[in-house]
Amino acid sequence: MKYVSTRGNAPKLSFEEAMLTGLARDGGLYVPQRVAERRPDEIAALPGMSYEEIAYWVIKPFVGESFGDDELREIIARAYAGFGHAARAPLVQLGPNHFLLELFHGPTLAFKDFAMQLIGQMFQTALARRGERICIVGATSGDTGSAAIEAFRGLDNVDVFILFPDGRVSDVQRRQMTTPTEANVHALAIDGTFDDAQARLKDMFNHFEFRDAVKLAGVNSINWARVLAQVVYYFTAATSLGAPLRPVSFTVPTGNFGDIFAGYIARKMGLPIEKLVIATNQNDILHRTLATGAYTTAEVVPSLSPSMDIQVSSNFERVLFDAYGRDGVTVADQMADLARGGFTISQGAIDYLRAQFASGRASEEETLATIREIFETTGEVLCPHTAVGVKVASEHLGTTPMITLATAHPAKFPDAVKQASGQDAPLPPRMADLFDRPERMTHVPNDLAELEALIRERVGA
Ligand SMILES: Cc1ncc(COP(=O)(O)O)c(C=O)c1O
Ligand SMILES: N[C@@H](CCOP(=O)(O)O)C(=O)O
Repeated sequence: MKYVSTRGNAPKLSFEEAMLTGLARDGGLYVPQRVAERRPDEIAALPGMSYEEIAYWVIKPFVGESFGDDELREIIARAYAGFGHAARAPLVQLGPNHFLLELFHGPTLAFKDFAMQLIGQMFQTALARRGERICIVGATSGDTGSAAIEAFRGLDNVDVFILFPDGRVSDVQRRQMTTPTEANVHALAIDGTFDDAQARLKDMFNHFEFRDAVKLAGVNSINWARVLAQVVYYFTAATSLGAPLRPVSFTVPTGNFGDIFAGYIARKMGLPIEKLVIATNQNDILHRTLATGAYTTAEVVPSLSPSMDIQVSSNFERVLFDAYGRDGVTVADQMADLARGGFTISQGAIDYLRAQFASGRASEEETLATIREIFETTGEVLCPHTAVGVKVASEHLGTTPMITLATAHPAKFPDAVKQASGQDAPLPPRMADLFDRPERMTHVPNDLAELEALIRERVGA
């Protein structure tokens, strides 16, 4: 299995090479040359298997020779051993034909743990074999950062630098990043928005002298391995509700487009997904793009669901690559236009995207009203991102079971939960002293040269 860049001008890589490389050297994102399709009878055999067995079944065809069979099984077992629910990703019923897929039982209480715990194990195995040391730099709007720190803290062959937008993540999210004491963890509060942090990260990847000097690696969904790990729970959820005999639909609270892109891959592999619904908050660029055919960035407006406060949605490039018939030159042109404020999608490409995705948005008032209503009618306490999903899903309910991804634990956003429902959202006992732990972070301007200088100094490169 080889991986190709969405901009068509970078070397083809193996799974392990693509995982360790992060952003392609032409600025594009790696995708599999071909998606491994599975037959309905193979999918029909999944119910009753453990999460780990299904993970192996989904992931193995994509890794090729990068990990041996037993090695991959051990990696998967270690990745999910620390999750707080035996099912790893349990389904709960919210209403007639509407289900929540709880993705917040991992160590940092957000869906990011599913992928980050797995790639943490994959990186360790690959780096130990190669005898290499790397420098991970990540950009976060709140959840990727803490999940990455949790997966890589204390390792001797990895430094992990996380850029988060100063003042634009919740207090719990910030403390999850700033309270770990390990010397290899570096929390950097950057001026600006998540888009600025992600742009500087991509600038670092595109600055080859720096990239090679520090041995830069990425664990954002830039990294295909992150997306792949997220494909698994689409299979576990759908098959436990009757797939492949009965199709299902998914609604996905969306920002950087990684999670919903994993659903798109699951469908390409053969999972019968009727609707894949993009749910956005007031930063609704993806919803507007599907409606108008123009991807035009606007100012990021802080919301109750801060992890989705994104305008430049990185993985949209991956689906655009398919929408343009895998024409990397056109994708590269459109991405150059994006840097100038936006681009118009061709008629053929937008038709493709509209056939693949539906979309909707939830305002701030609707997010609060959904948290309140769901608490009052079911007793479930939703995080604000999940509430965006539930609100948008409610506009797409039909005879097909709808599964909304519950992407974070409400305890990460206690203020929004309290405001909406009057309820407290306590942290689990293992994190109960989070607000007593000392914080450690460095404030940095939104400036590439300063960021690179700081990272070089800390890693001695
Ligand atoms: C809680 C939560 N929900 C939803 C999202 C959006 O996911 P994605 O960026 O994969 O679209 C994020 C950020 O990734 C998140 O942290
Ligand atoms: N919402 C994310 C943004 C980064 O997304 P990623 O999936 O590309 O890592 C976050 O919480 O940081």
